[in-house]
Amino acid sequence: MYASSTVGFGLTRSLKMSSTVWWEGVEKTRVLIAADSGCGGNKPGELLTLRHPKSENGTCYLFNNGMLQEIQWFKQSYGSWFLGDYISQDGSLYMATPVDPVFILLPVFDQARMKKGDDPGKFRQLDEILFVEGYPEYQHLLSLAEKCMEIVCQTQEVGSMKFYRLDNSKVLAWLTCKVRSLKKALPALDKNYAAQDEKQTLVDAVSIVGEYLKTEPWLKLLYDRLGLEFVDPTTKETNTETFPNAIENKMEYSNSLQERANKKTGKPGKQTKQAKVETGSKNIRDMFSRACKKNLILDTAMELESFRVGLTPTVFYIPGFVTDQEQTQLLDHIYGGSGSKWKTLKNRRLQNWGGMVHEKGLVPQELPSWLTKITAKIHESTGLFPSNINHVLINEYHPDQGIMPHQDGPAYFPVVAILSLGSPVVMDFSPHLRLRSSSDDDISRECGGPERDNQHSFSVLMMPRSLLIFKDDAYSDYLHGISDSPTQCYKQVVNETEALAYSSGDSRKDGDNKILHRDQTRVSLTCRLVPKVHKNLFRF
Ligand SMILES: O=C(O)CCC(=O)C(=O)O
Ligand SMILES: [Fe+2]
Repeated sequence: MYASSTVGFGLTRSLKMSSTVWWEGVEKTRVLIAADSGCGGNKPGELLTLRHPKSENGTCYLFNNGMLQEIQWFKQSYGSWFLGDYISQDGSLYMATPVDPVFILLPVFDQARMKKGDDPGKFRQLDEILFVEGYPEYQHLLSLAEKCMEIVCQTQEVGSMKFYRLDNSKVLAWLTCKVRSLKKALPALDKNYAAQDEKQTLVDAVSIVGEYLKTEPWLKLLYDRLGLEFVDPTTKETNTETFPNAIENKMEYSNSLQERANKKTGKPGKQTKQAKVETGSKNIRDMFSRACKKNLILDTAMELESFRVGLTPTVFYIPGFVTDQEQTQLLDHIYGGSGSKWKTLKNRRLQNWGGMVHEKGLVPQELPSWLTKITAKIHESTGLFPSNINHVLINEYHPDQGIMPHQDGPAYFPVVAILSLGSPVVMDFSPHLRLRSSSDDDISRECGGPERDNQHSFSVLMMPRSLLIFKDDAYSDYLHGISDSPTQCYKQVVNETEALAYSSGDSRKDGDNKILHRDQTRVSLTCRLVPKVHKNLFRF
């Protein structure tokens, strides 16, 4: 019972929904605009009633070809639809937009682990987790949950059975990535965001993500993680000056379809004024207006805080630090010259920019503008360097090349920022010899030997376009290196969630086995500051 017609953009389908699924007591045709999922023919998918992740109210979602979509509701005061030779009295417009299923499944997984206090809770099987009383349609999401929940869960396999348990630190890392990518996207979506300062955009991004999160524990933990002061948005009035309200706009809207709530409370299933009052996610305009309140505090240091990874307190990993376009431009410059800049070493090629580094300081050479553009961005956005970065080493590694475990020299200020381009790679950190027990005087590790102090060693997965920063303890007390193997295991890396959440489409990762296949060249830019500069060396 579906009629379809195309209007303006995407694919419009008018859905005839039976009373049991949609609106009690009435059979109505409604118009829904949904992305054409490509391979589903004219099948519009299923409408599932699931609990809204924030309000917990029964909310209608469209599940189509493995994609979960939330539904926005727009209603003009007067209007109907002409659909072929049929008139639909209800002039509402429903619009389905993809929603990350992790948001929707988060409360279900949270509840299923039956966590008490500090106890991390129980590992459970998926079908058990997705058994939610009163909401049988969660079972439709079995295969989807299997695909996406590993990002926020610990998993255990016993024979052919797989068990899942939500992991708070993974959830927070994933949420931080969501906030970061939204913060990046907002200025391109709306010129108001482009005009405001970065801190405010971050606050706005958290607020929007917060529309899909329960305040306790997730939203509060997220604010905490980002170093923001939590302010309950529901206690503040909506800023209706920035964005016109529903009446001014002659449009009413909601994305929370309340048939379940109405059924439960015995309210008539009609589009009464009350039924339009949403309880779930707010419409996008409302979200934005609420997000615009300027009552949260942030500074660069606190922002950087949210990128901390692992237990060593001085390692930061920022995914997507440069865009695809910036990556291409940088590679064009690196490979664009005559080629004479490259110095071939035993296990890699190297370009040295900024001058010669000696034990006593730098004999400087001006950095080209394409490099100062990126070093200035690192300097300004991290706030970790006391003055401009003045030295950059560019390393090129083929898949079977690496760099031996080493410590960076004493001439540098003890902060390193490494921008990765091209192939992903795993960097290993192991404690410096002097930190290990006195009987342990094996120096093989300095020469790339296989021995590893597993208790304190850690690794970082460096995805293309990411920035890795390490400083202080991680700079002075650890050796860092990259093995020369074309396959690397990333099981033990401290930033798996951050790295993978940002690049889920990367084909070179071998999902379950956690093996990285390095099948491309990697280029890195090691950006540092040499504080002592011999300015007058060549002046007479
Ligand atoms: O290529 C990398 O990621 C590391 C380079 C490095 O450690 C160095 O240049 O000192
Ligand atoms: Fe290094």
